Amino acid sequence: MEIAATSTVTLSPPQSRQFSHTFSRSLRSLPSLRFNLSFQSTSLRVSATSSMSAFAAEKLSPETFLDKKESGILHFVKYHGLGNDFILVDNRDSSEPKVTQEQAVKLCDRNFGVGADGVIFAMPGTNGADYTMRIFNSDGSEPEMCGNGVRCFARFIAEIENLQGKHSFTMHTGAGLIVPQIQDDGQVKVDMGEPILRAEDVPTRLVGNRGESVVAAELVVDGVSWIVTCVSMGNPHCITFGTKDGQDLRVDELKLSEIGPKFEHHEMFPARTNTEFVEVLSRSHLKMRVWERGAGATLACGTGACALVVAAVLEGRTDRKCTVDLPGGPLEIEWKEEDNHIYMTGPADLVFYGSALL
Ligand SMILES: N[C@@H](CCC[C@H](N)C(=O)O)C(=O)O
Repeated sequence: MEIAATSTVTLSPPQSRQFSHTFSRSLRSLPSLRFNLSFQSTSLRVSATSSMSAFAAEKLSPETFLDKKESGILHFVKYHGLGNDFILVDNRDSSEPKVTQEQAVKLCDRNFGVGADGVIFAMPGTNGADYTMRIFNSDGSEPEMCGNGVRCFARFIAEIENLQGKHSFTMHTGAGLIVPQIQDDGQVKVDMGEPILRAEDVPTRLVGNRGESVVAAELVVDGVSWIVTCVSMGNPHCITFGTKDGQDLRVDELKLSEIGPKFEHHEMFPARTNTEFVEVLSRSHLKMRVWERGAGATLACGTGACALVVAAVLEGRTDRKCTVDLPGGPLEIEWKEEDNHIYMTGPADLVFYGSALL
């Protein structure tokens, strides 16, 4: 391993922890994935007196590392939306993702890779949209949609297209057309479209109990009867406020890593599912923890926050406009009666620029 670095980096917690974690990981030799990081992040207030590069290469000098450029180096930018973090790839010149699903798994690994909940590709627009977004989860599977990812995508486009101020564009996703708008304060407001409630389309094998929708229905998981509502935001969500015995959830007490996978792989969900465990704080304030399909426990899930407000309204628990507290911070969600669309507003932040030799 060879390191060429002369730099001064000033960070304040908690970003400093994340930075040093990522940087120290970058120094390790990796069997089939090596990366070089050059940091220039205003959101982290990194000040470098000279450029920094770390070569995590077994026998490569900086020159040979750079020679490898031709054989496949990936430049990326890491973003996060409330701690739900993604590797963003500029894929505007091709409709084929520059990273395979297997490579995405390695890149997302928090010990042997860059570390992320997913890899997102900014691709040429299709169906009349300005851009297309595709995403691979950290397990390599490809979901239809990602709410926090859309906000990160919008900020990434603004960065690489050098857009300033308020901007709106259209994105084609597996969930159809999505419209993010960057606000003057840097937050991103996203028209997430309409929720899908028909059981078969979510998809769930649970039988519709309110028309064709599954609302406050019983689902037995590991011998316990949970009350669930099923909503798709393009991707499937199972939302629960508690068990049949009437006990409301206290999400902080939940053993998420034990129960989460049992929902994800339940036979009632043929495409697996994301699951949101929700506590109602008031008619306009909810608190949730999420177990994501293909990514496990994450700090935030945008589509999940939208889906749980729909579930809360359908179950008569809240009004249509709510603040949702996620482990990584709050999102503002509104399910508008006029157009049946859901609007999500929240932050997206640049973490660092990096390069990976695939
Ligand atoms: N974190 C995302 C959802 C990402 C996709 C999800 N894991 C799935 O497989 O459906 C969000 O913010 O919506």
